[in-house]
Parts: sequence; C-alpha cells; structure tokens
Amino acid sequence: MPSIPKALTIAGTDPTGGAGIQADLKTFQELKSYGMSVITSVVAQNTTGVQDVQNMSSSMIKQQLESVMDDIPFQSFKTGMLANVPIMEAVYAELAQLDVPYVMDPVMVTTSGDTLVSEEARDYLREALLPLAAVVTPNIPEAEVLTGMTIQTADDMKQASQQIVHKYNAGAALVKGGHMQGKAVDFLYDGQTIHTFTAERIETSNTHGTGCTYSAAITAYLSQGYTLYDAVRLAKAFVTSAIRHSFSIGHGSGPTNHWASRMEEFN
Ligand SMILES: Nc1ncnc2c1ncn2[C@@H]1O[C@H](COP(=O)(O)OP(=O)(O)OP(=O)(O)O)[C@@H](O)[C@H]1O
Ligand SMILES: Cc1ncc(COP(=O)(O)O)c(N)n1
Repeated sequence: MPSIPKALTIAGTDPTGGAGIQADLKTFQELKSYGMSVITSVVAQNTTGVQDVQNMSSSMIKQQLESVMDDIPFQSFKTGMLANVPIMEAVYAELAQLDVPYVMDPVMVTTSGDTLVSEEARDYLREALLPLAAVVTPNIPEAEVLTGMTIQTADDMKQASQQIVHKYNAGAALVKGGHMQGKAVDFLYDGQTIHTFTAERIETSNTHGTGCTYSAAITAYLSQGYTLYDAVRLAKAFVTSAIRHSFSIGHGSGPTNHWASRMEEFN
C-alpha cells in the first residue's frame, strides 16, 4: 500500500472551528493528507473576535514537536500563529534542519482586527524563520509589515513579493489580494517568475479563516508531491470554493466551508 501523505500544522486554536489549527486539520482531511498538529496558543475566540489567549511555554512546544518527530515523519508543515519570540525560537530550534517544504502563514492580526503576534516577534519571524520557508503567504497588511512598503496597487503587491524573496531569503512569496478591491488576485514570486492567480470576488463577509485554509491547502498539496506552482493553483481553487460555500453562522464573520467539494451531497 502506498504510504499516506502526512502534513503538520503548528498554530493556535479556534474553538468555533473556522480558523487556526481546526481549519488546518479540516483542510488536510478534506484534501486527503493525514493531519497532525502542534498547538502554540489556546485562543478563546469566535466569529466576532478574540476574547482571551493563553500561550504555550516554549518547552511544551518543543516537546510537542519532538513527540511528533520522534514517531511520525511528515512531508510538509506550516506555521500559523506564533505569538512571541520564545515560541518562535522553539520552532526554529526543532525545525531549522528539516528538509521538507515549510509553508509560513505570517499570521499577525485576525479578520476581526485582534492582534495575535507581539511587535518584537515580527522581527524574529522576518529575520530567523522567513529564510527557512519554501513559501510565505502574507495578506496585504502582513506584506506591508514584512517589507515596510505601503501596498495599494497590483504592482505594489508584485514588488513586495520580490522584496520578500530577495531581501529576506524566503523561497517564494505569495502576496494575497483578499483585502484589495475587484477580483481576488494573488501573486506568487518564486525567485524567477511572478505567477498570477485570479478568482472572482465573492460577495460575503464570511471570510473568517480564509488565510488559514489557503495555507493549509498549499501544505496538503505539497505533502502529496505537487510543485509549488501546482499546489498554489489547486489551493486557490479550494479556498475560492470554500468561500463560495461559506457558512452564515455565528454573530460575526462566518467561517469558510472546508468540505465545499461535498456540499452537493447535502443539498
Ligand atoms: N471575497 C472573496 N472572494 C474570493 N476570494 C477571496 C475573497 N476574500 C479573500 N479571497 C481569497 O482568499 C485567499 C485568502 O486571502 P486573504 O487576503 O483574505 O487572506 P487573509 O487576510 O490571510 O485571510 P483572512 O481574511 O482570513 O485573515 C486569497 O486567495 C484571496 O484572494
Ligand atoms: C489561532 C488563529 N490563527 C489565525 C487566525 C487568523 O485567521 P483569520 O484572519 O482568517 O480570521 C485566527 N483567527 N486564529
């Protein structure tokens, strides 16, 4: 029997299931990779915002990583919420030597506007972790923090993607246009070429967890051996479908639908 592709997410939680670890594991499952998870922070949040956060100790994060790595090899991994420098140092210490693709979702602020990562940690993320990433997936505000640029146009997005690769040594940068007007256009710069991924903008406020779902889908496809270009192309189709079939549940910005591809069966 061929061995099942395995993917690991290192991120914070969302008890309402739309973002963070929960969104990542649902996405891995839907895309047929075996999902594993290391929890960095327990976050009391819902579709309206963040109510409380408890960060794990760096020793607990190291131990979780070792527990996984001593037992089950994986073919790709992603990071989401890494709240502070000790957490980032623990991740760096355990994973810097690994030779599998690393997808960095540089989570900083939630859709609802709550800050998840300390100011000083942003520098560590850029200087230490970014060079390890096969691809980093900033939205516009995150790309502005990573580059120091103001991003208003598609040309600015392309320039930011190039700067992230050349100045900070990331393998590739996918700058996402969810926060722009018009079509939902993302740019992937891989060190040589800028690829453009375009989808229709869906009129909805249910975008809680779109960034998590997208980066998890890229991670799942990479675990299955797809090239980065194909992983992003397939993940873009998946996240667009997940937004199109998103749920109007909760009192705020509802979650995307991780089993979008099976919705027909339930209608
Ligand atoms: N309304 C929409 N319709 C179609 N695609 C969208 C929409 N909003 C975002 N996207 C797409 O979803 C993906 C996630 O992008 P976005 O820029 O929203 O990331 P994010 O800000 O990290 O996510 P979040 O909004 O969950 O924080 C991108 O491919 C983006 O183009
Ligand atoms: C634990 C955790 N990680 C990431 C996000 C960002 O998700 P989004 O900006 O898509 O709401 C979140 N809300 N919670």
